[in-house]
Amino acid sequence: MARALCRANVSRSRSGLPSSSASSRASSNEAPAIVWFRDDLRLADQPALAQAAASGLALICVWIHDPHASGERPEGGAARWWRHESLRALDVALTARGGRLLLLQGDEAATLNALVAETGAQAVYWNRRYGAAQRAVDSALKASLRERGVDVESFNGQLLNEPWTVLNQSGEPFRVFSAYWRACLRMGDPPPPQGEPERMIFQSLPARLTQRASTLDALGLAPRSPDWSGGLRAAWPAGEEAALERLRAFLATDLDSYAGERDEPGDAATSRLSPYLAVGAVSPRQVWAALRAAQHAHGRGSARRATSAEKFASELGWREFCHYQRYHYADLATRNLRPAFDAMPWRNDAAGLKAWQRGLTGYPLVDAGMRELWRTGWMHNRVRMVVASFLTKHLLIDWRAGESWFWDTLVDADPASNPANWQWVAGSGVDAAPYFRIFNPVLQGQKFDPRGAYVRQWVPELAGLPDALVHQPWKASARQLEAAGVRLGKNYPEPVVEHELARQRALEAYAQTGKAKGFAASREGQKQGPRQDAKQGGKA
Ligand SMILES: Cc1cc2nc3c(=O)[nH]c(=O)nc-3n(C[C@H](O)[C@H](O)[C@H](O)COP(=O)(O)OP(=O)(O)OC[C@H]3O[C@@H](n4cnc5c(N)ncnc54)[C@H](O)[C@@H]3O)c2cc1C
Repeated sequence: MARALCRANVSRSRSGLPSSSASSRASSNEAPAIVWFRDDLRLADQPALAQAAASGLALICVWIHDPHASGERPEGGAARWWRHESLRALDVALTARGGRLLLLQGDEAATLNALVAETGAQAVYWNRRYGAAQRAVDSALKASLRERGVDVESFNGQLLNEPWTVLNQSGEPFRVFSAYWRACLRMGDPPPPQGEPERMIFQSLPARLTQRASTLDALGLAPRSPDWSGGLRAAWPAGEEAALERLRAFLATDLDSYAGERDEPGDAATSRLSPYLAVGAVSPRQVWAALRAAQHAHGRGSARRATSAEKFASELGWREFCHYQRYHYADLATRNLRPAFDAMPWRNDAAGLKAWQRGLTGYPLVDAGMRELWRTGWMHNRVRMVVASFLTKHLLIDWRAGESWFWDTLVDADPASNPANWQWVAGSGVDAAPYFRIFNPVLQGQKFDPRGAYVRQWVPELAGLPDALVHQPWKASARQLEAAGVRLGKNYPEPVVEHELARQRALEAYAQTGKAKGFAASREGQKQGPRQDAKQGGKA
């Protein structure tokens, strides 16, 4: 029996951190269970892993690199680097417990089927994913494996509430966040997170399989020549322990001030958990439970803490709402959810796009954000809104061009949150900001970065300007510019567009959409219909 080879019980704390370590590798005649890791690169609160461990079978933990990504968009450069680092951290964690992460390459379905055949696995477990093409792959796999007598189970490891469980009274998906979130809150707290399995037995892999397995480097996820990942590496330690440490630190030091300071990019007032949530190094249930525990740590907690906790919870709600949209509107990343925007006369402005991407628009807050993104793979939420507004309104460039750039450069690039937020800013999404609300990048800077700390950090050529001018260097006198070492048009650009003219142009463009209002389900949504998904349970 495989279990007989296992060392003494390993006890794990409820937090998911190991309280002692043990290894167990089994060479067994008993058919093993495969845990297919996807966007759940952790050991605690990992329902598929928990189920496999509870079965008592020896485990094979696998990650499959499918260059065609199951018909989904391949990950962007920064996200691929983050995936590389996160896989490495997961492998280290598994190795410390006597296992390993088996890395395979190829078409997901064919590779998993071959692995089942080769190892004689009797069970396969995974956590669900919500992209249309991914669901199709998972459904087909589930059906074919079950036909072969393999036990296949899928679980919710990525969301607080799965998309088909939250519908309005007519059984349709919500289109307004506030109503959606109220409905979620009415459903009560999500189930508490599970700890790491107390006992895991790992299957010894046959030599032919280990020889065929890929190395992490061979997957080609990390950049090589040139290796541009230095800034990302400095900003983001990977893995489950780093994620839990960040969560603890945020709740211990920043929660109380979150509601008041979360919009200020110069303060590290937000959790910076988004990259960890994106690859599942931490689960939303873990974040939720830790938030509630921190909120009530001192009796009922202060009113300030309670306000901040609700605000933070609702941000997790926005993450849920983005995944909800992706599930119900499969072409969220490519199609305006408001068809009126199909008539928007977007400008084809390659020079403007390039200036925006490089952080050379001449608007300091925009440039600071775009440079932070390039250097660290992350940008503060307030600044994401400002730069997205600038691209779609000041430059009148299609939101999809900005979404693609973010997709390639964000460490937390998320197939739901990225397009949903771009559509929100552009005005083309469900429950979107009205198009005519056009951020003034100078006023935004003055309001949320009043001392210019953020701009000075990322646009050092403006660091010497006084606070009052750091967001609008063109208003400085020749003497002030000289004193600060700023040469406009030479070492820092003049604004690429003038704010008021750009604003007028954007409003006129919007008027050309014929003011068609309304919202249409995506083509995919019309074909499948969210109701039908809901009836089918939507699970794969
Ligand atoms: C144009 C644009 C593109 C974006 N692209 C992404 C993306 O690809 N991936 C991504 O995770 N977030 C994206 N966001 C949302 C948001 O900017 C980030 O989630 C947030 O800045 C992450 O920082 P944090 O973890 O410190 O957030 P916190 O303020 O600490 O919030 C906690 C968590 O809530 C979630 N969250 C917060 N705000 C949002 C939001 N508006 N939408 C969805 N989830 C949210 C995130 O998971 C975040 O980690 C985008 C926002 C905009 C305006």
